[in-house]
Amino acid sequence: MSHGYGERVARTWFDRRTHDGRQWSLDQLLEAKRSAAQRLTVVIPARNEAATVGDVVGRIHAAFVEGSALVDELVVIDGESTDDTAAIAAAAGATVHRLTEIRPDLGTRVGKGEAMWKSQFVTSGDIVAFVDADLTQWDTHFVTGLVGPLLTDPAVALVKGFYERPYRSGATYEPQGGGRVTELVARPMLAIARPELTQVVQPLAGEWAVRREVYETLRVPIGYGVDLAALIDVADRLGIDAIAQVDLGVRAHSHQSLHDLGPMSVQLMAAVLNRARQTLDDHVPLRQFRALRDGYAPVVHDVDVTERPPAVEVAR
Ligand SMILES: O=c1ccn([C@@H]2O[C@H](COP(=O)(O)OP(=O)(O)O[C@H]3O[C@H](CO)[C@@H](O)[C@H](O)[C@H]3O)[C@@H](O)[C@H]2O)c(=O)[nH]1
Ligand SMILES: O=C(O)[C@H](O)COP(=O)(O)O
Repeated sequence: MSHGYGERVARTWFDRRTHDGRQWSLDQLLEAKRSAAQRLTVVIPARNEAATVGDVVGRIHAAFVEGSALVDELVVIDGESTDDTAAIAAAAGATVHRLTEIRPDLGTRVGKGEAMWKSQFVTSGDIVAFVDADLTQWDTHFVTGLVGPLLTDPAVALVKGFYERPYRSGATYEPQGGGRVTELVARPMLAIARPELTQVVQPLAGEWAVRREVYETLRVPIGYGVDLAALIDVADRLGIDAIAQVDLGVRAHSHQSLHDLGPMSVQLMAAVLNRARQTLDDHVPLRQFRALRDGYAPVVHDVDVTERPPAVEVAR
């Protein structure tokens, strides 16, 4: 696919499949859920998130398990935490499964993707929404926003959340500085290999939802490549029109150190390269987004990735 074609496809997709995550009321979704006879599962992968998992589980439980019938299963997959994550999540209302106890016959690998893959063996909802456990700034409309397109449009198979991402370092606060791996790895990789997906505003968002019947047919990387892999695989399998994205406002989470983001980056690049099937163009349009008061401004850099031939092959 040439980049010009990918760009056009991406632009058309953005206009058609980008939604405001608050556009669906709870009543609307409950009605859509009833008439489509869909059951909803929320899965929260968590490893050592004692500080935040109680808030994430507790608020989703209060709004959609206790307060309404939107969520049928609220599950935390505890990835071998050494803190009180499991007990806190259970007290807040989640059904907690320890990763090692799910289908032990399949062996256990450590990673976020492993938790999400194994969650399929202990849940049964027709729609599965994933939410990270380390959120510090978020709200329960994350859940309604993610399931909105799936409950109201049968053509949609996967929904990605997007948001502004503040970055906090001690007392210093950077309104839009978060998402270092997104900016330095995910976006460039997509720009090179998958231009049709470059209008996905937050390709690494941990908040996304998918139809079980689709997800269960996909390969799942055991680590952080899980989110990007699902995006690419659904686009390949069903076309990008089966993907929607919803604006969820602002999201903040706990930050990993730069060093910890190295392995994450490797997992992401591996997920893309494992799915690569094209030769590179000389120029790669890299799209970035600046948040404005009333939307987002894309900024496109034309990155030169031309390669020189070996010097011995150059005529002297
Ligand atoms: O072995 C692990 C590692 C992480 N997690 C959980 O997965 C979620 C996200 O992990 P985190 O380490 O906080 O990742 P981030 O630094 O937040 O990474 C961002 O970028 C990743 C790469 O795409 C995405 O997978 C994440 O969802 C996204 O938030 C959290 O609830 C973790 O507790 C596990 O369950 N098991
Ligand atoms: O999504 C990302 O890019 C990584 O998780 C890093 O995010 P951060 O820069 O907000 O810590």
